[in-house]
Amino acid sequence: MKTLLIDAGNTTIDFRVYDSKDKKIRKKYRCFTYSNDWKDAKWAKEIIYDQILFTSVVPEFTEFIENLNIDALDIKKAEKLDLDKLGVRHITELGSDFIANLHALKKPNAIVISVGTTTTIMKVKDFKFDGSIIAPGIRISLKWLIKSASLLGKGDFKWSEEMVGFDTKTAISIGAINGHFEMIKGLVSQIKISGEYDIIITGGNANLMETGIQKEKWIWNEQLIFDGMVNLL
Ligand SMILES: Nc1ncnc2c1ncn2[C@@H]1O[C@H](COP(=O)(O)OP(=O)(O)O)[C@@H](O)[C@H]1O
Ligand SMILES: CC(C)(COP(=O)(O)O)[C@@H](O)C(=O)NCCC(=O)O
Repeated sequence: MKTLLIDAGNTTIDFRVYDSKDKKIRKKYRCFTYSNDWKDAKWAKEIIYDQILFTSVVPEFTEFIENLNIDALDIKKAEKLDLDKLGVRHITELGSDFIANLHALKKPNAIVISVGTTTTIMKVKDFKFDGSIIAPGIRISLKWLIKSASLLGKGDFKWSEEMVGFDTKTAISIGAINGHFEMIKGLVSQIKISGEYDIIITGGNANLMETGIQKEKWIWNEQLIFDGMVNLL
């Protein structure tokens, strides 16, 4: 049985395929949410899938897929979804991405960090939602920094091993990338977790902070949201 899994986020829409035979999730196609690429709905016309499951935090995408009148299930309407078990009072309280990520967890206590358009930190206790933090994402911060200061230009900003920069590009790299990582670390330590907590990081911008993630020994799961979706099938 093949399932088309779709994760519609504010920056990208990511299509993957889950095959129940070998239980693997394979990458298929990813496009920018602001592009019109997904609107041709080519993916919806492929008949090789037995079902389509999606998670969306983009109302335009949700509306679009609903109007296609195809058999595509929103995880918010999945039969297996048990809000009491997740500690959520109402489905509107939490984004679909949080709900899918909650279903991906193997251990009861975790901090789930998602670095996409926004940077979200979710605390999970006994498999239940135990609060979250939402901050502007790395790319948003960088974009507005560059837009707001006339002399700053676009660049290939990346993780830096320097403490301070002696050129503008390095200085911005430290501020935007290393600084973002330090912000996450600070917020995680502010949560004051006691006992055993897995710290899991996911999202399209995690690769920018790979060095820090490895230093902290956080678990990096690039397909966390899809793992959660599969558990809702
Ligand atoms: N194939 C890809 N296409 C576009 N962006 C990608 C791709 N792979 C990684 N990215 C990165 O992912 C970031 C967006 O992260 P993502 O987790 O998709 O955010 P969201 O869930 O908010 O849409 C982009 O800024 C880009 O740097
Ligand atoms: C916090 C988010 C913007 C994160 O989205 P992302 O950065 O992954 O695109 C998303 O989970 C969201 O829109 N939450 C609010 C859901 C709601 O209030 O209905």
